[in-house]
Amino acid sequence: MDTAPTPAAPAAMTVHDLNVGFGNVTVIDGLSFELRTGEILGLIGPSGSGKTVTMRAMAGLVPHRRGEITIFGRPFSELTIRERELLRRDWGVLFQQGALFSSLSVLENIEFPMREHLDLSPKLRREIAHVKLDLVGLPPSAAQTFPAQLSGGMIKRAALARALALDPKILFLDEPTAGLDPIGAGKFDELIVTLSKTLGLTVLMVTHDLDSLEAACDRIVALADGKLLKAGTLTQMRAATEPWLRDYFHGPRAHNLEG
Ligand SMILES: Nc1ncnc2c1ncn2[C@@H]1O[C@H](COP(=O)(O)OP(=O)(O)OP(=O)(O)O)[C@@H](O)[C@H]1O
Repeated sequence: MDTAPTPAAPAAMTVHDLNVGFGNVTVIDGLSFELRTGEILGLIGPSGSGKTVTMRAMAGLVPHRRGEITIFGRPFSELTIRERELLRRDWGVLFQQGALFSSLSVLENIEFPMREHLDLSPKLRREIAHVKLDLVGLPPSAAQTFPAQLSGGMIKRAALARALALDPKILFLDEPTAGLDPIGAGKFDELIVTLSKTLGLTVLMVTHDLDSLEAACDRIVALADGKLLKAGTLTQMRAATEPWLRDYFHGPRAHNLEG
């Protein structure tokens, strides 16, 4: 989209000198960037460069060894356990395969975070879940179906409805259009943009999808080997001279963006 919010948009989250590893393997090392309030930020990079790990660290799902992550100006490290629990309601995560519970209906899946975090009557919980179902463009008839009965696109929407269950301020999306046909992917991008605008959501989207970058993302952060390669608008990234970015944005699969 290349209509980045003004540079003055305050950071919803910042990542500073981040280091994440598993055992004796370091995946992220010295990574810094910011996620600005209200923007849709695309996180790109080669396979294995650490995009998902970065997203999971920002969502508090994997610990970091060094560096600092802040949310709305507050460092994670200074939060009490209770504050961290409360803050977890401020973000929703859409995992790569949707990660819906297969034994629960779509409606029960959407209700699940509310059960965990909120003290609501079953009736109210169900009503809110129906609203979320509608919000992501699923018909009421989808409520009582089970994940195995849904198409890939419907699973993504149901998982998105669950990610929105607690009215988060920040949405983490891990390859949201992977596995969707181009029309379904385009519609999903549109949905993300609409939701971001209407609900004032800040979005971090891990993606390999060039069309999503153009259709949905205000800015892009590129990783390489667990470090920041470059951050900027689509125009800036397309003009970049780093070999991986040149191949990515001007290779044979980039025809839709050329011209
Ligand atoms: N829980 C874990 N334990 C050990 N290694 C892990 C773990 N999670 C991720 N890794 C490793 O971290 C590296 C980065 O993985 P990550 O999934 O973040 O890459 P990615 O950039 O998202 O890749 P892709 O585009 O293929 O999804 C990989 O080498 C992966 O094997």
